[in-house]
Amino acid sequence: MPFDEVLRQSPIGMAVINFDGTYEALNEVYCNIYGYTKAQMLGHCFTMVFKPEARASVLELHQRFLKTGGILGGEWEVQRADGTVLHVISESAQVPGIDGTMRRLVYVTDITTRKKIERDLEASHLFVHSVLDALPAQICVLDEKGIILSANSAWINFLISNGGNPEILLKQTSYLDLCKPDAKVTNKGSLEAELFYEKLLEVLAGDNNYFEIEYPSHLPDERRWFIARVTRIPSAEPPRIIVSHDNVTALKVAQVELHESLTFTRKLINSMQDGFTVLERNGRALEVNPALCRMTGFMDTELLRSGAGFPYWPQDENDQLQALLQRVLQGAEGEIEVSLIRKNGTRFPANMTFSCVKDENGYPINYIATIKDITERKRMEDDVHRLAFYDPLTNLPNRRLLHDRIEQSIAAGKRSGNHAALLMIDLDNFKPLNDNFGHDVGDLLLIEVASRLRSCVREIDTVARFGGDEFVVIISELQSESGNSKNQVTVIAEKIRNALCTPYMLPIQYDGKPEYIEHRCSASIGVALFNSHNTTETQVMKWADKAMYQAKDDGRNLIRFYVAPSLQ
Ligand SMILES: Nc1nc2c(ncn2[C@@H]2O[C@H](COP(=O)(O)OP(=O)(O)OP(=O)(O)O)[C@@H](O)[C@H]2O)c(=O)[nH]1
Repeated sequence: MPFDEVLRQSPIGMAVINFDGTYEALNEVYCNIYGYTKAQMLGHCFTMVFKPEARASVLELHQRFLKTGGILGGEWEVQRADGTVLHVISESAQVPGIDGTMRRLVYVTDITTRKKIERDLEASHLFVHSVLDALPAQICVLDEKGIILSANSAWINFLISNGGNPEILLKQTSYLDLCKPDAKVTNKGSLEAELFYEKLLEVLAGDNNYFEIEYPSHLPDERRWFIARVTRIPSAEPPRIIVSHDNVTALKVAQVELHESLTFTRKLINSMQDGFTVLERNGRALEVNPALCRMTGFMDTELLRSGAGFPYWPQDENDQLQALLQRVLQGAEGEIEVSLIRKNGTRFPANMTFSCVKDENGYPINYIATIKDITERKRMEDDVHRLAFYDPLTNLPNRRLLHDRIEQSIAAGKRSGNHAALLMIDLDNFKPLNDNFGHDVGDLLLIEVASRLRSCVREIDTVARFGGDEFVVIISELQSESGNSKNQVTVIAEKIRNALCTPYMLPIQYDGKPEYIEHRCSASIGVALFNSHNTTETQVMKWADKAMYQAKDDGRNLIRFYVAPSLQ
């Protein structure tokens, strides 16, 4: 085939260039690569497709090639007619011209697209590597045999910090050699190391695509934990295995600290004397302590049952509980004294304190309640109250409470306009009983007198022990008219006098044996009838006392009235 025809039909760009560099012949493909017409190229120097600064050197290469032979080819960065840059690959051969001098036949292929792909690929590799290098996890990529193909900076640094040599990356090193249970770089000899090795073999063999394992890797002066994750990328051809190690020491330490703190908190809660519970807003208890179970009689499983809420709270006071919880949700501290109900139905007084736990956004999520059994405190309060206001022998109100009751009676009279009466009652000849049979027997008589006095009056009336063998009775709500009220009191006073005259059977010990003595006694009763006008407590007491002494003076076992001057 004539040379011109070869040029014409060639699928690759071809040109013939003489010694001084001018194109002697070229084909269409060649012209198209550079974006010129044949006419624009023929007779011109081939350096026209190079950047100006490269032209002299490429001409020199061309001429040296024609003079001395050798190889002239490779990849070039050149310019199209429109100034755009393109990459070509060329090969050259010497061919003789008609005049016998040598020409250069050059074959050119446009590789711009391939170059771009190569560049993009390189950029993508670089990107992937820089991402991997930026990750704190230690990552390396293995082939199916376990050979380390690449590793990120964290992995290399870890290798170095554990005494390894990063050059192993260049030496087709098998990861299996590094992580053998007895290898230096791993947590040598540990159970986790053996497990890791076994599992890695499975992934390399394609029997498993993923596993992760947490393992300790302590240094002499530092405790460390890692998580190893091994992933086989099945879509990769040939398959690749990614091994990553994450230092999870901080997390682990936090977990350990959290666990210790929770254990401590639980111990604290469990050792509390007071009941303690944490509830969700829907009423489900999340925590209850043994003290709460002890005081309520419910088992923890019963209290923790979904929706159980506060089963020891009295049903009829549920509204109060709901209102309290509502206040607590709004940020108030809620404290309440309530009579709680044990599982067996019995009650006990408790002091409950409520507060609520909020999440990081300030939204209330849980209630916390502490429950204090205040039975003992209440009993002590009652005792203190009793000691302060009641006579310990007869359980009757003492002088202090009597004082209040007289005040109340005067106030009630002011409101109603009714009369009231104060009876001062002193036993006659009490002393001889004490003297003959002892104080204990005298006490028995006083107790019996108290009981008889109580049985003579209504609930609303007061019977008090004034001291020694002296008692006071306040009769309230008599009629407003003084004559009528005097009649009413007379009946009651008479009833009292009779009751106290009735013989007493007092148990005594005689020669170590229980016996009874019959004792007869009487009482002198002074009555002060009063209404609210110009009356004070002291006055009323004085009047009754006076009347009582009158009764004594008149011979005992008598009732005498003191009529207030305002009523005379
Ligand atoms: N057993 C006993 N005796 C008491 C108690 N408090 C006071 N007494 C005694 O009660 C007696 C009261 O004395 P008086 O009221 O003067 O004696 P009385 O024999 O009743 O004489 P008249 O009142 O004049 O009839 C005294 O002997 C006190 O020691 C007590 O709590 N228990």
